[in-house]
Amino acid sequence: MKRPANSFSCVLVTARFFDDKAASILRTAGLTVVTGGVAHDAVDAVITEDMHDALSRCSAWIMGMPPVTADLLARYPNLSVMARRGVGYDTIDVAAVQAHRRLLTITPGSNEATVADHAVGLMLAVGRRYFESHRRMQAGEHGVLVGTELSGKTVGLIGLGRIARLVARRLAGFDVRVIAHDPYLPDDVADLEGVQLASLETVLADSDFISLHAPLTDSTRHLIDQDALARMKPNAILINTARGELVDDGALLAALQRGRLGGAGLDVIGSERDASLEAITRELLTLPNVICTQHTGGSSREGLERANMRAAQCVVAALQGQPLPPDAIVVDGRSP
Ligand SMILES: NC(=O)C1=CN([C@@H]2O[C@H](COP(=O)(O)OP(=O)(O)OC[C@H]3O[C@@H](n4cnc5c(N)ncnc54)[C@H](OP(=O)(O)O)[C@@H]3O)[C@@H](O)[C@H]2O)C=CC1
Ligand SMILES: O=C(O)C(=O)CO
Repeated sequence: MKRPANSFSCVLVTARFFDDKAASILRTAGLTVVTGGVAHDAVDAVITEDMHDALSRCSAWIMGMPPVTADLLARYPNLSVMARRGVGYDTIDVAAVQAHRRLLTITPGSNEATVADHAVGLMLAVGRRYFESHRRMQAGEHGVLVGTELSGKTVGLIGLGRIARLVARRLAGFDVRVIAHDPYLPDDVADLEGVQLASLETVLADSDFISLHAPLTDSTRHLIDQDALARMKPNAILINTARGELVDDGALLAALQRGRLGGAGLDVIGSERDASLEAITRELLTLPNVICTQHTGGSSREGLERANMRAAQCVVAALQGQPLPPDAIVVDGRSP
């Protein structure tokens, strides 16, 4: 790791796949870029000596999804700007960011299209049994598998924010009915992309495909539990590109093993951040009607490039005292 010239011109970047174009936005603004510490993006990460050095000196940090706690903020008082390269900020103690008078930004408008593509891709992949068919071909079998088409079905979205609306826009070409549950939508929301709003009960009971697009909060943790799974149609397909913790993986496994669900497409899974769930993940991966991807829903070249640029622009604007896009600010505790 290169040492920064001085604390106030230094930006630590631990977000993986941070590219030269984004780095040059920082350098052009006179900032020194310190890269490294990718391991810190892992949940059980340890702050290495190099990371400690950089966090002590730098005034901004462009990050993937490390845990940011009150202790960490107290330890590194120079760190005034936390720029999350991405949109979900559930690993960050937002109240502590406010209390320690720091700024937290995200990059809305960067990876929504990528995640929406992924969610629709998983609907098709699970519904039409792509991977099972692929594995059978690998085993030299030329039999035919029967899948489910999207056409004529009801797709239920839980959370109707940026990603879900793009999912709805993509589904407009598939001749489906799209319903959504989102208790926090403002009354004056302008464009619902043809989506019919519904209660959670209706979404669970009426949907052939259910796609999760709500953030991880206290009220969404294990939103899809044993009870919710029991309310779904027996052939329903669950898609999760939001956060693994929205689903009780043990209950999901049990429902799938009992044939109580049509299948699942999971880009995110509980064991990503809770090693005690690894055995359940391994069991889920043995099921023919489950497809898992490695939290790659937001990871297209284009999405990452946009997110990197936006994170860099936020840091430059914040350090230069320029205005930031309002939707990029999660919390700004810097001003009284
Ligand atoms: N797989 C991947 O790589 C990626 C995953 N994500 C995940 O997707 C999530 C959604 O992203 P995005 O669409 O951009 O976020 P948005 O904030 O635009 O949309 C989320 C919506 O869900 C609403 N919501 C909050 N709580 C509930 C609830 N209990 N039930 C239903 N809806 C609820 C939110 O309301 P309110 O605004 O009031 O909170 C908001 O309207 C992110 O939080 C992140 O966790 C995001 C990008 C990449
Ligand atoms: O943007 C997000 O929230 C992701 O999960 C991908 O980084």
